[in-house]
Amino acid sequence: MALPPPRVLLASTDAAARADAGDCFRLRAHELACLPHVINIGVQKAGTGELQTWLGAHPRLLPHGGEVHFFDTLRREPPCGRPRGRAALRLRYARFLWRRRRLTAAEASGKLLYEKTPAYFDQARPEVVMCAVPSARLLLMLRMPTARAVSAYRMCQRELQLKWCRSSFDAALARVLTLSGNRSVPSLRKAALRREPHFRRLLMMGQYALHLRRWLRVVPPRRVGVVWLEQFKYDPFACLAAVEDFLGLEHHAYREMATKNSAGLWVIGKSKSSVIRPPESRPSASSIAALEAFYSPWQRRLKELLLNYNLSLVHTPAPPLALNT
Ligand SMILES: Nc1ncnc2c1ncn2[C@@H]1O[C@H](COP(=O)(O)OS(=O)(=O)O)[C@@H](OP(=O)(O)O)[C@H]1O
Repeated sequence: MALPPPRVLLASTDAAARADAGDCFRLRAHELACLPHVINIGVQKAGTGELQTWLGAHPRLLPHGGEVHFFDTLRREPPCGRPRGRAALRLRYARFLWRRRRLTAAEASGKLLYEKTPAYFDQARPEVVMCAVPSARLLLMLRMPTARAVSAYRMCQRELQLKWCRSSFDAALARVLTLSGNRSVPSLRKAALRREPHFRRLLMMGQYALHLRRWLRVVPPRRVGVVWLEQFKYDPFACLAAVEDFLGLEHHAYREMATKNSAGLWVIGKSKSSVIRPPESRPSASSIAALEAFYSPWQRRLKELLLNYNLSLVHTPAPPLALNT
């Protein structure tokens, strides 16, 4: 089914107070700034960049490109209880999204507008996102939390080279994770974590159920769709078809344009995953086991949420929720 042309509203408080996902504001003669229909809210290192590349090849989808970081960097809570507050937030968001490249009516017409910021999952306030775009659909890409944590730490070491990720993953983990008393599940050392806020965030991001619950308090579950990187790796075509169904898009001929790169991964055009990286040190088996034990209660809770709210877009292969402990 073709999307109707977007509603083009005046960039005024009255109009913006009525705006919703997919609506556009007229800024100058032919320039528009639009609110997205879809937001990919996370998570980091779960393939959101790759998914955006694939979706960007769909003729009916217009990705913003890059990462937007609007909701995770808002300094003050917008006054969403009031129409003026809602209007101001919507105008600000649309302008911020398209600040480098304004849209024309022809570009936006018939397109599903898409933005992705994986930091939203744990850093944005769902109430504020829903205040800006009440009927938006949210895509969530997950990855086994231990693999995600290791990948995020490696990216910090390789690309960002920040102070907080200088030590080995094993050493960093040993500083903050403890097996105390007669507990079988390791817990986080609060005092150590206070000194390591970045590593704390990296670890807590994998407590997916904790964050997902916050979103489900304000977003109707039918508007949330979850896909896993492990499923994407196994069969990107099935994942894309499931995402297209969720977004109401017709199936695009991805098989005709995808190629396999030297790492054996299906890609569209250039992919970061095609860059050959030097071998990286692996965390020890005991660190992996400790992390898996740490995440296992959260994976159990996540499994319940996914089932109870029917959030999984892909069922074959099943979401990788196996509990090792
Ligand atoms: N085509 C394809 N197929 C399967 N898997 C792929 C593909 N492209 C990227 N990847 C994997 O995605 C991981 C990076 O995820 P993100 O794009 O979300 O990373 S980022 O947060 O934007 O940096 C990254 O994980 P790591 O290798 O652990 O870094 C990639 O292996």
